[in-house]
Amino acid sequence: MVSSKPVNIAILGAGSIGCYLGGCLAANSDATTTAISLIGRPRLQQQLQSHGLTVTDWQGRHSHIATNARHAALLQFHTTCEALAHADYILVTVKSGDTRAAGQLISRHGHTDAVVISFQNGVSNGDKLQQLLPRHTVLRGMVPFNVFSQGQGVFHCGTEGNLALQATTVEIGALLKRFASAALPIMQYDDMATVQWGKLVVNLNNAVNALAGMPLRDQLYHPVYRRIMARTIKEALVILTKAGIRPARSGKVIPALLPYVLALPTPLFAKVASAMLKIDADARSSMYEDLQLQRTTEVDFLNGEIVRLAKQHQLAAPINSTIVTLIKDAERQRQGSPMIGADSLRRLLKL
Ligand SMILES: NC(=O)C1=CN([C@@H]2O[C@H](COP(=O)(O)OP(=O)(O)OC[C@H]3O[C@@H](n4cnc5c(N)ncnc54)[C@H](OP(=O)(O)O)[C@@H]3O)[C@@H](O)[C@H]2O)C=CC1
Ligand SMILES: CC(C)(CO)C(=O)C(=O)O
Repeated sequence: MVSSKPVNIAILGAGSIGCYLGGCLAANSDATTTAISLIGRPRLQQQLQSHGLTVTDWQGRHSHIATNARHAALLQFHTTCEALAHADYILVTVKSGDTRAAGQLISRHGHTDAVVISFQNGVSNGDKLQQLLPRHTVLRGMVPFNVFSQGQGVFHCGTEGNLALQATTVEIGALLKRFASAALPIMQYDDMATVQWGKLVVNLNNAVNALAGMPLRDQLYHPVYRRIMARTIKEALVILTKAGIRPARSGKVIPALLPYVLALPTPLFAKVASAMLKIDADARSSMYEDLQLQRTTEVDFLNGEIVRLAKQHQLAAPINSTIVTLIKDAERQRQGSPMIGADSLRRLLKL
């Protein structure tokens, strides 16, 4: 990489996470050092052309990047993938169901020197990308925080946490520096798989939140939804233990303790939770957003992963399995969140 040339970062899948990361990087860089290509759909392109890109967070971050000709060298939005050819780093931020297509596009357009980073939920996307891209360095990443698209080009990060990335001997200093300058520090982990399993355990609640159809904080402070979340996670932890997988903490949330924390009475839970995780009043899970936008969710890659692992080990996962079925029903109905009340959901899950 020639140091006088701007570092070229392509973000494949410009949605909530992609636009947020791209916006934070662009707001803290300039065109002499950095070129960012957001690759996404015409719907988002139109939004950004009309309103620019605004990134905000729970700590008061508020940056606006105009997407006009003056900023074109720093940040561009593309609806096709030719820009991948110039990328030094390709951040993959599509939903898990689109990973195969994303890998094929990188294979067709991307340079093999480009370092590919999966910033996706689930535990299988990195492997899938590496299989499709045998000549590339593919690194597994993890995004701990929630980003919600608020419309008019505004992307809001509503919870805390540091990005995680598989440790590597490949030179990625230029990328780490830009993320650090954008107040998005990246922690590197030798055993990224256990970090991803830890995040998957937390993400088991995405489906509960999408079925409930309410902000994450309201759902967490509701004792019955919290009990449902605790039982869903507990079932998964038993299966992970039998499979020899120890989900790691990445930040203040310790996966193995979650069922106990969630089982606390609400006033005590509120105290522990506020020390553990800062969360905005209006943050919602990405799966809720998928149902609202009538898209296929990632349930197969989250709760479905637990069901698959249970089968492999001749175990049962009735709670996670029913959750998968309920989400698939909601996907088919295409009417957004089914907004299942806490007691009804408890009965449906036979809890
Ligand atoms: N949102 C969140 O708070 C968090 C999300 N994550 C994870 O990050 C990943 C991304 O999630 P999120 O940002 O919410 O997802 P989004 O759906 O908001 O963004 C992905 C975007 O990529 C587009 N896309 C898909 N394939 C292509 C392609 N081939 N070319 C161009 N654009 C494409 C999608 O379009 P289309 O509309 O057609 O699908 C969509 O607009 C997921 O794995 C998610 O689980 C992790 C932590 C938090
Ligand atoms: C909400 C959060 C941060 C954790 O469940 C998430 O990962 C998502 O919405 O996909």
